[in-house]
Amino acid sequence: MSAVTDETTVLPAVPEPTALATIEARDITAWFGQHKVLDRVSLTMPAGGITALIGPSGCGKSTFLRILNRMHELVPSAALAGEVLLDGQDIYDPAKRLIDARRAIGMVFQKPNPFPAMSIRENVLAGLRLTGTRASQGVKDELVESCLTKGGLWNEVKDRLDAPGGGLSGGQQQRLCIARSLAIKPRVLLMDEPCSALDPTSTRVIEETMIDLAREVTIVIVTHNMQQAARVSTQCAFFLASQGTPGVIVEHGDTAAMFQHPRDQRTSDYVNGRFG
Ligand SMILES: Nc1ncnc2c1ncn2[C@@H]1O[C@H](COP(=O)(O)OP(=O)(O)OP(=O)(O)O)[C@@H](O)[C@H]1O
Repeated sequence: MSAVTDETTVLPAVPEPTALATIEARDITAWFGQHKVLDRVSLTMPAGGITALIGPSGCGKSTFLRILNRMHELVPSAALAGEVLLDGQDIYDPAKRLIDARRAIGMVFQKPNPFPAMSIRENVLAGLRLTGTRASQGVKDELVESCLTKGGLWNEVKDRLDAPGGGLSGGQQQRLCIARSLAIKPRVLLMDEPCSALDPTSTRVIEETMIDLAREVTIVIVTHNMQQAARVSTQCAFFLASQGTPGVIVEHGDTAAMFQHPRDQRTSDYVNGRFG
């Protein structure tokens, strides 16, 4: 049964299964002021896959990721050309609401950013309030458990859901952030170097979580860690911005093929650690 409220969005007790979504960037060019940082970048990130964006610092990976859920436009000097299609629908269509794009396409950042004074439970549910979603207590309880389970954190926190999120370890905080993202049922989860602030054990737990999550949400991850890209991703895109030129994708495709038989010498040099 659904909670009856005066809000437009009401969360049902039994979540409907959402179909996996493909996200496609077409001819994306991006600027900060006069500085063009991406030039006609196109990439299809298939439903149910984990796409890793790799490449040296400054080549536009994070900018590209932020374009995928309309965060680029938060920077006052930022401009953009091209299209981002979520299952064929342009998320930049002026008729579409920004909140719908952010809701469908969640983001986990490099540094875990739970609300430190809020409880673990409140952290998971925080996105509901932001998106105007109301739910009964029973639905919220189910949601907290299912999101923390999917985030790989339930067993560690189930007995202290009312403890502050800021009291968790860094790796646990990042998994709490993943659980928080999942609570609004995104169709795509963007992850910007989600393990770079974490130790190897926490990194491994998050990688396992990502692989499990890919069954229900399409994942795009920026990573500098080539072993991580090789371990978790199904496809890779190698970005490069050579000598002041805007970032482009040099090569993309199946991860195993990119690592074992790269077509471009620059990809080979990068994935084998010869630069970057
Ligand atoms: N808010 C901003 N204002 C101005 N320029 C920016 C801004 N954010 C990024 N840039 C510039 O855009 C270019 C691409 O940066 P971006 O952070 O997307 O690269 P990246 O490949 O993700 O780098 P890294 O791997 O170091 O995170 C860089 O030249 C950077 O200086």
